[in-house]
Amino acid sequence: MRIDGAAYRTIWPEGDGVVAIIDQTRLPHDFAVVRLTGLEEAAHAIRAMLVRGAPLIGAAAAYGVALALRADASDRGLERACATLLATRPTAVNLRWALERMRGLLAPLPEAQRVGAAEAEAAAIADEDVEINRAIGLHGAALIRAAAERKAPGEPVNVLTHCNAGWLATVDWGTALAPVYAAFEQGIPLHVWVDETRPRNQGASLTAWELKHHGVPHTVIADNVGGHLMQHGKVDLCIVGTDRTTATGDVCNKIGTYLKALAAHDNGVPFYVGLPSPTIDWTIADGVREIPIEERDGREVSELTGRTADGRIETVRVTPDGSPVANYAFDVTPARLVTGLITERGVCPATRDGLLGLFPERG
Ligand SMILES: CSC[C@H]1O[C@H](OP(=O)(O)O)[C@H](O)[C@@H]1O
Repeated sequence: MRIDGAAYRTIWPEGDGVVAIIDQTRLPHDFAVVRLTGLEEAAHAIRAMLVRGAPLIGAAAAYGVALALRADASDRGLERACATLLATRPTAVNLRWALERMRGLLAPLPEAQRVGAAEAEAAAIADEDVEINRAIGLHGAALIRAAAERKAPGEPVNVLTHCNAGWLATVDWGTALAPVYAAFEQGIPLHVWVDETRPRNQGASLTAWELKHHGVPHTVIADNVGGHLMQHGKVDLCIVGTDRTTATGDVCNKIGTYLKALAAHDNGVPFYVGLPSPTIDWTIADGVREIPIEERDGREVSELTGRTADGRIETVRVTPDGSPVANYAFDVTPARLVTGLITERGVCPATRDGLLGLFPERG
């Protein structure tokens, strides 16, 4: 996507064992590029959420393997790289998918061929992500267009989204926001309600930043406002991302997504999920019971970081000293609350048959 007129992806190779990323922990106040040169730096970037979002985590892990093999292309080096990167975050299935794809390609190769093959495969994963998301955008834009046709001419379609499933969560285009960008480019009047998404504020810090730079009308709201807006007819559809969707259509996404889905269901608001196929976990059926939910450092809840009036970046504590804090990073929305899954192959019901109809090779 474009930042001040310049085209960017979230991650890109610079050659000679350097991979560049946008440091998302510095947004929205500072735009900083960090250069990764080895396994530990790549693992830290994922673990500390300099890069985040299921598809981007997968791409970053793939590039992390390539960087690791420059230092040690042995079987042991490959296994250590995959184990180190897999351990960074437990929920987004793209991480496991990307590492299994890299290991499957590289393990049979002679050591001398592994670095070049790894760099090429990581680039292929990144390029594929862009095309998958572009397709999700076009399929999802049709849903926004249909919503527009049910409204008075020129009246904007109000889309509610949670967390950041925009181009910053992927290599480019995004998943939940790809339909928004595609519809916006098609001239469909729209507006986005942006859930701030406590505690990491990916909505307030990242989604709002993306939409502002792209010129998409939007309003940042507290996480608890969405139900009220739906009760008053101010939300035409919800589109969210996912970190892992089961073979039966249960959707794991940022904490709070389930509560939005409940409000949408109660108010008859369509609830869609932008779902690239690498985010489907075909091995599980019951998301609530089988998807590992990441628990992160409680300081993400007890502290807030922002810019002071005189431009300094400060962190302050918002809970009493000594109060225990729980920080569950994801929840699971049962398929029964999901109107449809927007994949790169089209939109389908959140059911096993719906997914197999688009991905028959998985039957
Ligand atoms: C397109 S995946 C976006 C997905 O990832 C986010 O989680 P995190 O920022 O912790 O990596 C969130 O669940 C988004 O919906």
